[in-house]
Amino acid sequence: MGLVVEYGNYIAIAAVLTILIRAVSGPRRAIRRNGEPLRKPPDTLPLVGNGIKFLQSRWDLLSWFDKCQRQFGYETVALSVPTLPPGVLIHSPQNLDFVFKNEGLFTKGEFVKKRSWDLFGNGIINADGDFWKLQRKAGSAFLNTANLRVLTEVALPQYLSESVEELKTSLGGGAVDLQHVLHEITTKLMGKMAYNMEMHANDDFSKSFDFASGATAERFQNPLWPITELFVGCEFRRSVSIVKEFGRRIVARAVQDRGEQRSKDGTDGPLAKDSKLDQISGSLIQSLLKALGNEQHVADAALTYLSAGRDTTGQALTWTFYLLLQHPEAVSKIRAEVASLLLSQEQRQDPSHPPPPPSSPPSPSAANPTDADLDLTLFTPASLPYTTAVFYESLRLYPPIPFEIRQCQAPTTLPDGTFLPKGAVLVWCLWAMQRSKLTWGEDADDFRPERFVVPDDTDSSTSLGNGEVKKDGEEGQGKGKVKFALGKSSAEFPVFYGGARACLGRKMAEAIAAQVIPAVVWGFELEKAWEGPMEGRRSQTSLTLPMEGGLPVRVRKREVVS
Ligand code: HEM
Repeated sequence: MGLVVEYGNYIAIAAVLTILIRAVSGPRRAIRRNGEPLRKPPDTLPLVGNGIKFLQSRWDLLSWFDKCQRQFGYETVALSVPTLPPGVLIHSPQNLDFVFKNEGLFTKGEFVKKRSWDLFGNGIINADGDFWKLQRKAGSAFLNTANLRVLTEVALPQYLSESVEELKTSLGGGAVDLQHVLHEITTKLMGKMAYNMEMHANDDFSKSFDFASGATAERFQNPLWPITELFVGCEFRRSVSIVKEFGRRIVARAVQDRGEQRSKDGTDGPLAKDSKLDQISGSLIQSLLKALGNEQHVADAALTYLSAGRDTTGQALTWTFYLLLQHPEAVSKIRAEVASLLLSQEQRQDPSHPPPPPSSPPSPSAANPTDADLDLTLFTPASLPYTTAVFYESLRLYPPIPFEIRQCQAPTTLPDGTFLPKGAVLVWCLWAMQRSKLTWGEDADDFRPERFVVPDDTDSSTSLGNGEVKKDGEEGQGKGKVKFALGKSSAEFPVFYGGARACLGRKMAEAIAAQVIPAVVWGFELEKAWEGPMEGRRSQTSLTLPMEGGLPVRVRKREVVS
């Protein structure tokens, strides 16, 4: 992208193309609010509009979106990029709610599909209408309660323990890329559960997918991508072909599994296998095969699910640990919450063990981090509300899908009175909206997980956290049981999208976070292992939010608290 920016002649070409396209397409009904043109964002230029902004790195683009949000509040502003349909940048939850409730009106449209077609084809992210419904149904079957139980009770503890063992081998040694470790967990999980394939974060497919994702994301910022790719698209085309080949292998494997099953008992049901995990392995691809039939469509769908589930979750956890490196007080609270949970578990197993007085610290035995047989299945979003709040606060500040684009399928008027002609492009930036002081208050820029917990008056035995909560404006003064409370609508906090197309994997992501965060925080001390300031990490251009250069940390064994 940096190279592209230097090519001023692109801008000239873009300007000429704009004029030509306008001349060819004739007058259009303009975007208006109450008859007036919309205000323009900062740094809008004549002719090229916001085109140059979009040519910057995506990290800089996110900052620019944030600047717009700070300047305009909830106001909708005009976006213009040469060669592209007219557009708006929306900020208000009311407008976004309207979009979520009218998903047939605001679709990905040609604008998005054209750019992501090579990578995702007919996959769920690109699909509309009946084809989308079929894929969604197959995905819902895969993410059902029974499969999620196998995830939390069998698959995740197994893969997480493997990664914890790997971290132990690096104790006291050189830097470890924590992003890679986390990516490995989500890759193995999705590979096995969804496709019955053994997959790893550093295999050829994964690397090619990362590259193709970055190049696809650049298409959304560079209006001249079809020309640029003629010259520099070789690596992209090579990556896409590796990805597609892998998609075909996933499908071939699924067809083979199905054949084996049929010859065994004449059904398409799950193979009779020993472990719970084996029984559900490949259930996504089998559901897709049944629902879609066409093997190319199944391959597209499978690859899209992989990106949706694996990358988002691995990256969300990476940013969570990045924030925890900066907030040792949150680390202490997570440990206290885990200690409290383990202690209560001890008491449940041995009722003769007297409960400690309410304000006393957790017992040494429960707080012993060397405990090798830590039961990871105890760690759930319900049993660890503060930890879950930490995850959500990280998702707020670092949303794995940082902005969204939709295209208007018919002329319409948004709740704030903005008129949009057919074909208009609608953009919202989660990165910016989730930092809005209007929605989140004056401390919107601060990392404060406490915003997602409230006192738990129900005295439920499953809600055992003892994180400190704000009571009557006294931060950290009140101690007691808390429960997780999102407290925001999907339009205010759109990290998992909203309406009919809301994320299908939210529960899966929460369940993974509720085990991975405490397992790492409980057993290890992490410290930054990169040059430069603590706050210096940024994201590379991608469809999601990978950390550029990974998250290098040094790992030490956690000291025993007594
Ligand atoms: C922290 C983790 C995650 C975040 C932040 C997240 C966020 C999102 C967002 C914003 C969308 C809308 C994307 C769009 O259409 O442009 C989405 C859709 C989707 N997500 Fe997630 N997701 C996460 C994890 C997962 C997981 C673990 C899965 C499971 C495989 C999953 C499956 C899906 C699917 C299938 C869709 C498409 C839904 C549809 O179009 O009907 N996601 N997700």
